[in-house]
Amino acid sequence: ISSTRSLAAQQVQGKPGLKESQSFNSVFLKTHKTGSSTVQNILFRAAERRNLTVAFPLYSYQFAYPQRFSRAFVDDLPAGAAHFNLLCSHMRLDVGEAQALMPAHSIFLTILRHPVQTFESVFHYYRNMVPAFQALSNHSEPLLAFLEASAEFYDATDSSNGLARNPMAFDLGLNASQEEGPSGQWMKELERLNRTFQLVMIAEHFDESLLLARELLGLEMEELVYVRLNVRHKEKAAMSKGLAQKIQAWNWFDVQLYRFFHTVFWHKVERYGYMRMKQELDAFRALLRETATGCLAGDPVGPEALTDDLRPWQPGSVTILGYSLKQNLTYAQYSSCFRMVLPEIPIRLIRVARSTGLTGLLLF
Ligand SMILES: Nc1ncnc2c1ncn2[C@@H]1O[C@H](COP(=O)(O)OS(=O)(=O)O)[C@@H](OP(=O)(O)O)[C@H]1O
Repeated sequence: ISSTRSLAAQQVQGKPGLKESQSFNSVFLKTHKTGSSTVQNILFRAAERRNLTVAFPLYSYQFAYPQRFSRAFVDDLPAGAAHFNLLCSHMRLDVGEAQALMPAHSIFLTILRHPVQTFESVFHYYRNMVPAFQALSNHSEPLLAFLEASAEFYDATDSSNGLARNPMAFDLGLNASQEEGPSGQWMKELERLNRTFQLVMIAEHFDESLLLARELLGLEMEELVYVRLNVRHKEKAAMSKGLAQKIQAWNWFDVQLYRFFHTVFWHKVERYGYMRMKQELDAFRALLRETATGCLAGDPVGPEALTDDLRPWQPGSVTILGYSLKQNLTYAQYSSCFRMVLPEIPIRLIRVARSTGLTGLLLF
């Protein structure tokens, strides 16, 4: 921890720094199990580079989830800062509260992933935590068992079950526990969200999404480099069609949400220009390969092979992989590679940073 602290301090003192005009104000609604930690990590690094002020949760790493977001859940504005620039930790969205906290015209972003993959990931990650899933933790086919008898396990009135049905819609503040009603009802909600969010990224088109975000936030391509964070070790082969259908039927609102914003996304790509997108993708993917070769010791590995700083939090029900860095990196290389592989929840670092007054020097 102390080496991290001094690294951050040295970087702040020694880095070239970007002009004030290159700052941005943004709300990134961090949906669960959609690749959102990878996006958040990119935003944290961009914010640090520009010396921007991040709105951190008062306690823990999320904003009193699953309660609806409130300004009361945010830690104080640091002395000397005029306003927050970035809000990007897990929350259940309340648009009005987020707008009231952030400067006018802040850019709203979020990310959606295919509902089948999202729910599968949510289910296994939160199997021991979400009440609706807990009774199934020792079952041999827990996901199938849940979907076949959901009424037995799912209590819609318990907000701790928010992730147990339509988790993306829940995070976006929609009423996600209900049965599917007439399309007129939920279409209004989706259109309202479409007016709030300048960009809804799609995890299956992650690189294209980042290029669109780059334009909105005024980032440089070099700032988009990433490695996939929070990857789950998967033992089983592809899931059956039947199970995928059951997941979609249960998560009907997430299916509509994803379909709607998938279409919106491709309209945005069209407006951006297919040729331009293709050329930039080629350059970006070359940069990603170069970065991985330059930083990483190898493929993602289990927690036992990682140092404390770089070990992602383990939920117990599944193994979450992380990255070891190459040996013999220069100081500058280490500094940027370290930030790119740092997991979402190094709560220790937040606490140390706060207790030593170094919040402005540390990302987390
Ligand atoms: N770049 C990119 N593109 C597509 N998918 C990605 C990416 N980065 C991470 N992932 C996958 O997203 C899952 C983790 O999501 P989150 O980081 O949102 O999880 S969390 O809610 O913050 O715990 C986790 O999914 P599963 O492995 O299926 O569990 C990651 O593998």
